[in-house]
Amino acid sequence: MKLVLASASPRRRELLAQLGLGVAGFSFDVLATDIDESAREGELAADFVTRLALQKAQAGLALVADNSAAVLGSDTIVVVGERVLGKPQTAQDAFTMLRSLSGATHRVMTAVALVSATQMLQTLVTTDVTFTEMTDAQIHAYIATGEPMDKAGAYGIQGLGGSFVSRIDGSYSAVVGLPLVETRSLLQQMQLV
Ligand SMILES: Cc1cn([C@H]2C[C@H](O)[C@@H](COP(=O)(O)OP(=O)(O)OP(=O)(O)O)O2)c(=O)[nH]c1=O
Repeated sequence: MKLVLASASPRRRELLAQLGLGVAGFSFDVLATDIDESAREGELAADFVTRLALQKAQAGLALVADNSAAVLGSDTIVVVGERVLGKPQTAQDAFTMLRSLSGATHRVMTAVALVSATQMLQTLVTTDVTFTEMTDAQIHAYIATGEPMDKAGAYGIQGLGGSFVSRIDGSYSAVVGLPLVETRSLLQQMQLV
């Protein structure tokens, strides 16, 4: 069965490639999908992120139009209290997000969906991430690097943002964009690894 990653994220591509270790002939195609990423009225964070991962995978499956393909979609959100933070639209947005993360613990939710013509598998991984206190000057300097702008919650734990993380409780790879252990389990269920 052919594996397709429905993602424009270079981080997800790198993470998925890690799962090929020791798997003869492991390879996958990459395909970007374009879905509406807005939340529905009253939709819970867990339902929202799960739906988006599934929609990305299904949109990918429709695009490949290959009955023998399995398509993987994923979505990551940052949740502060009840508020869902996606990617910042502006630098001001990024500032507001990072201020709300400073000196506090938030949840990062990453959902993964693996779909084929006949099967649909899903997983949701939640990780608690604690930030140290950030000064306004540190936040401005971080935003000026450009790193926050394409990332949920306006930070990248794998980059400069990692210096503000004092504690993580859960899956590091899920925070970066693809939970490796849980994704391997989905791939195993479809005999892809
Ligand atoms: C919290 C956090 C998020 N992120 C990234 C992961 C995701 O790529 C991004 C959240 O946006 P997503 O909408 O989940 O993904 P994407 O638009 O980058 O890629 P695609 O939809 O095509 O698969 O934020 C990090 O890289 N590091 C982090 O520490």
